[in-house]
Amino acid sequence: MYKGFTKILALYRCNKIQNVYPFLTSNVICTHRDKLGRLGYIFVRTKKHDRGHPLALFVPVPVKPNPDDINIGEEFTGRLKKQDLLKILNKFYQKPEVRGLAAENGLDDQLLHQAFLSFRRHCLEHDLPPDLHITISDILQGAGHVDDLFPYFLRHARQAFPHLDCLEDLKQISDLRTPANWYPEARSKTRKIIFHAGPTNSGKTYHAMERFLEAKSGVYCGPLKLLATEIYHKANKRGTPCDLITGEERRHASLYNVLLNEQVTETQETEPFISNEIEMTPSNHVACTVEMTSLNHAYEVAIIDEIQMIGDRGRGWAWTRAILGLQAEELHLCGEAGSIELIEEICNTTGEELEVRTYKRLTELKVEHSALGSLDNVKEGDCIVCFNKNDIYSVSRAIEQRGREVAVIYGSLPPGTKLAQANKFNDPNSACKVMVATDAIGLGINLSIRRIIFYSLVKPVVNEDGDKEMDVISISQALQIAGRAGRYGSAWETGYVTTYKPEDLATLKQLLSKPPDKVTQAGLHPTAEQLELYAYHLPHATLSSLMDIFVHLCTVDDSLYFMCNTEGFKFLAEMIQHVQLPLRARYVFCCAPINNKLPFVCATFLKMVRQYSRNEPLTKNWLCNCVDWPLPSPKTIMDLVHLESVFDVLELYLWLSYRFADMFPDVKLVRDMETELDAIIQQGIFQITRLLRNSEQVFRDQPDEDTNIASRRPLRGGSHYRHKGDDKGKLSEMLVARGLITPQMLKKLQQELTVDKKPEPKSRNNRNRRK
Ligand SMILES: Nc1ncnc2c1ncn2[C@@H]1O[C@H](COP(=O)(O)OP(=O)(O)OP(=O)(O)O)[C@@H](O)[C@H]1O
Ligand SMILES: [Mg+2]
Repeated sequence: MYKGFTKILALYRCNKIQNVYPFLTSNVICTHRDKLGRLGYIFVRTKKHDRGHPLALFVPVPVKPNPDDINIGEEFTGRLKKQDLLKILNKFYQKPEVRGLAAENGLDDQLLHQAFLSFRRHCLEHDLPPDLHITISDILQGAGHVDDLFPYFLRHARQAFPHLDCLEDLKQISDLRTPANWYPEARSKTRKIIFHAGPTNSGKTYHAMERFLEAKSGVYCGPLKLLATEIYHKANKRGTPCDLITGEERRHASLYNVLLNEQVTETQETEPFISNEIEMTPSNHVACTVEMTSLNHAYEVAIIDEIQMIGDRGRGWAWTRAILGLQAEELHLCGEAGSIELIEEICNTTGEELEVRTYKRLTELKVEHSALGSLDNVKEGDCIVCFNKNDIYSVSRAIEQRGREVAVIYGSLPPGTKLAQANKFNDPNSACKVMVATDAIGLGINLSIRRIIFYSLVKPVVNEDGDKEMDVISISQALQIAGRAGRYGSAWETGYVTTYKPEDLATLKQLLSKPPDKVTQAGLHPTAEQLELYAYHLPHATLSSLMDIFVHLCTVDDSLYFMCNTEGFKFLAEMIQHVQLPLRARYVFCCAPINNKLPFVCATFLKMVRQYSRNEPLTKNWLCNCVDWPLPSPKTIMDLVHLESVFDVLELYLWLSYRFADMFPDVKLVRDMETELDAIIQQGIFQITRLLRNSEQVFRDQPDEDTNIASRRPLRGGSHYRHKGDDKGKLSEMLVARGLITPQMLKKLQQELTVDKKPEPKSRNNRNRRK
């Protein structure tokens, strides 16, 4: 051993490459990585079964041989026989001391095994570094001990698993045990926290609102845009100027008042951005969606509505962030009593007291003794709740066939359309007395509904692994939706609830007879800063992998918190991984609220990211080109679905414009496009029956087509191309209808075919071919 060391020292002194002997420096191996730039991280996406073992996330990085190592060791100590080498390496691996030392250095059995295989392969396949060569020679000659291999092995292991150098740092960054400490401004205040607990329709939001309205400043945070819009209208009507902030929209109270003075209708009030001359002075009161809550402003009163959503697997983090971080003198939480205990415990961690005020339902809610059975039995004030769009379409069509006008609300409709439909239904003078809706109306919203009819009781839910499965709705969901019937102050003094199918009624009765599920944990989500620190330590990891590793290494106090589902984030991260972007921008893009089931939206999102990465501004012209603007009125349901996707794209543009203002310059113009499209969609919804009729006609023409309207791929460019009558054959029509080719592709194909048919002068053809 001593002999070997002197030789190495001699080499070191005679100025051979210092990196070959990193163990001679005080900073052992970690500098090695940077100077040679050899290390990279390769991470695979976790499979669900890997989640129990975080380190299964790490796969070894191939360690390249150092070109300077060639034959140097051999020159000093002679050639090593492979057999001897193998014997020594295997002996090394079998020593229990090695296992112990490895564990001390962060290598569990699984990593140790992988690292050893990599080390052995490296030793057998490449020229050994001189220091290792000499050490092995020493061991073979009895001048060294097999344990002496450990520093070399560890050096290799750290190259193969670079996280070993920074595991402690990573764990520290993702230590999420005390999220209350992330918000020092809020912690510097002692906030008065009031929990308004009670069943639906008991005046929880109303009482919190009263306090909000009389305060000098306030913020309302709600789960839905529609609900934030309701509060925005209520506050402004009551004379408290209030702005509206959702992910895509900043609507100022000054605009509301201007529009009010111009005596416009409430429907038109949803389009205030047409006027952009007015000076935008932020009001002291704001209504926003909870994700948009600003933690930088101090308010006298803050309301966090539907606080039980803190336990939502996807969005719960936004409620946690709001409750821990809002700078308010008074914090009003409204929601189900099932989350009181959790909130109490969270308040213990912030050292604040919780006052609980309980409320009783203001009107009676009766479960009917029989199911609806048939749509013939639909009455004035009924709202049929469906959990998928196909049911929405078929139910609304069937009701209109019975001569009743229907209002339709579902999640992907533009806000203006939703509001117009809600107003049409609420208006006592309107002929529309029946509503068909999804659970987009389920939380907090006040509509003039007499009876809720559950068309079905199963809905797709995201389970803990992030997979979607069909399940019976939760007690809380059943109570929330049923609670829309017989709202206090509406035309109906008593609310009723039933199911469409007789066989569902018993289940519904059971669901409604129980108290809402207890919420025991609050959601958390990594912040941009935390992921940035991760990226600093693991510079070659993809953002999706960083998120995976973060989720697996993080420490969460699971008596209070859980890590929210990150599948949506990772989906986008993987989609844009190949596009060059700074990490912060990449993170923001991955937070975009996108329905990843919509291929058109995803494809346009990717185009936006590419354009951004090229540093080319995303102008209105560019966007119009992407979405084939202008768009005609829908003729079929597929057209409508496509228009909704285009609306999502415009929303996405606006959402991004608030994060990357320089690159998305045409906010006002895109807003105008949105307003125009909202009106087109609104018209489509008003004529939904006609669209359904037309769609059925298309289906009849394509008998082998899937009859599920909503599951059909939305057609880019819409079906209007099919109605032009310029398509020659049925095959082309069918290909477009099935979304296999776009109308643009078809047009090009037709042009190409026409060109091919035309006999061209020989010389020109040749010229073309040369090109
Ligand atoms: N004391 C009151 N005076 C006048 N109107 C009231 C009063 N309390 C409640 N309301 C009205 O009753 C309706 C239901 O009240 P609110 O929305 O506050 O119920 P909630 O308990 O928050 O219901 P949910 O759980 O569904 O959100 C609202 O239209 C509200 O304005
Ligand atoms: Mg409420």
